[in-house]
Amino acid sequence: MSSADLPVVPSVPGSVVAIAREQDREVRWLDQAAFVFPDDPGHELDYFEWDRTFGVRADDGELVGVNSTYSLRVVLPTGELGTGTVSRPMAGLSWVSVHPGYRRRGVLSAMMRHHLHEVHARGEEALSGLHASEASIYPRFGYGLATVGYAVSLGRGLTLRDAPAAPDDEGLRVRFATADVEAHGALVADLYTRSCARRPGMVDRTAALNRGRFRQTPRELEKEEPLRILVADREGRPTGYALVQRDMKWTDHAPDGTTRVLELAATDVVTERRLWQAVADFDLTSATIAYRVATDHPLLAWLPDARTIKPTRTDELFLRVVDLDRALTSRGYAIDVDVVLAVTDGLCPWNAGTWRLVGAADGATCERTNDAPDLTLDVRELGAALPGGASLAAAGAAGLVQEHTPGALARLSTAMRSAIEPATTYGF
Ligand SMILES: CC(=O)SCCNC(=O)CCNC(=O)[C@H](O)C(C)(C)COP(=O)(O)OP(=O)(O)OC[C@H]1O[C@@H](n2cnc3c(N)ncnc32)[C@H](O)[C@@H]1OP(=O)(O)O
Repeated sequence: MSSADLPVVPSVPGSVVAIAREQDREVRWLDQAAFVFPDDPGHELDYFEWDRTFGVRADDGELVGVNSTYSLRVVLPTGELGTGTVSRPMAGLSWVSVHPGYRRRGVLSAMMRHHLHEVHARGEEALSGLHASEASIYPRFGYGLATVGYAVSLGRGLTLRDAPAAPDDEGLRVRFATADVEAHGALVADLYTRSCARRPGMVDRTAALNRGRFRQTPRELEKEEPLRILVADREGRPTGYALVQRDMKWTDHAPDGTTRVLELAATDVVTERRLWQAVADFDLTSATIAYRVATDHPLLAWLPDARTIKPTRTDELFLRVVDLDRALTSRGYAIDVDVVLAVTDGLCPWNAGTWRLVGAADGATCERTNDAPDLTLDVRELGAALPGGASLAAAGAAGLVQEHTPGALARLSTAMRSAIEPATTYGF
């Protein structure tokens, strides 16, 4: 039986089917109905991978559920003491929508089971990742919260603490332009990918999604500023960029605009510092807001009083181990570890059971074993810990990991940690 033929749970009013590009109007209608937003004919789904788009059709043929998967990459820690990074394939689940008239009848559950079996059958990605609209939806399907971020609000103009290892660079120029996919698409794709390598948890995107970053429909352009870009370069060699949009308003006859930082990527810390100073210093603005800022981002260390930017914690990447052995061997470990794990997995039975993980800085092996387990835990905890932020020791302190061999939990927890906190600055 192929994964596409998997039976759906009995209560579901229909079955999981492939969705073709020609059915995009139905997909859009369903998405608008589920996510509550108006139709915008200019918004084309040209970044969809239609061979990875599935839905549930009710017995009368109506499309009552849809989801689409992107072929993404996620950055994981590796190397001695968790100081390196490695980029691995990740199935990025998105556009999950269920018809409001068919809620809570198992449509999502059927689609999730299909998605996980499909990714397993393809064998290309050992991981599935997503951003959740509501944080309580996906843990039941084995997803763990792997990265968190801060939403921040900066005042006009930044006074930053001196950073001897990130001095001002007179040779670094920052230029302002209207962002244009023809002029800047390749530059953004290249710099974004290079910036991803600087931090675990980062998600790299397809060429189509990179182009989508520049998309503004005619209807959107009637209401908002065209997307602008700041490009930093040294002697013509680009080292970073920021995509921004400003909203202008006047309060009591005084300018009171806001700059939104949609994406800021840099290949070195000097460029990063200069770009943050630039985005926070547009004329006629009084605030700059940014989302998905790493919880140990340099900004927090540079600002004399980080309290002023009102960091608000947001959940970002939920990660699901689809193939346990390939997932755990796709990264290196900060310290040597040799541990037997008893893993529970309600949806992917090929993961459940007892595994011996032997990890070192440059790689790992993970094989089935009959040895007695050192730790018992759910697959969800492993997904959360994989990019090196969520601490397994903390999960243990919360009663989510059972330790049978004293010291095994602390050792694995330390081995999985990254030297810096993971973050996911791109939402998909
Ligand atoms: C990756 C992404 O795209 S995130 C976007 C998700 N989509 C949205 O938020 C759009 C609006 N909402 C919807 O389309 C739907 O309500 C969905 C997709 C959230 C849920 O679809 P449904 O078909 O109703 O879910 P289903 O019936 O399979 O429910 C499975 C379980 O999840 C629970 N659940 C479903 N939605 C939610 C929710 N929003 N919050 C908490 N629990 C939920 C159900 O109660 C059920 O629990 P049970 O097994 O204990 O009974």
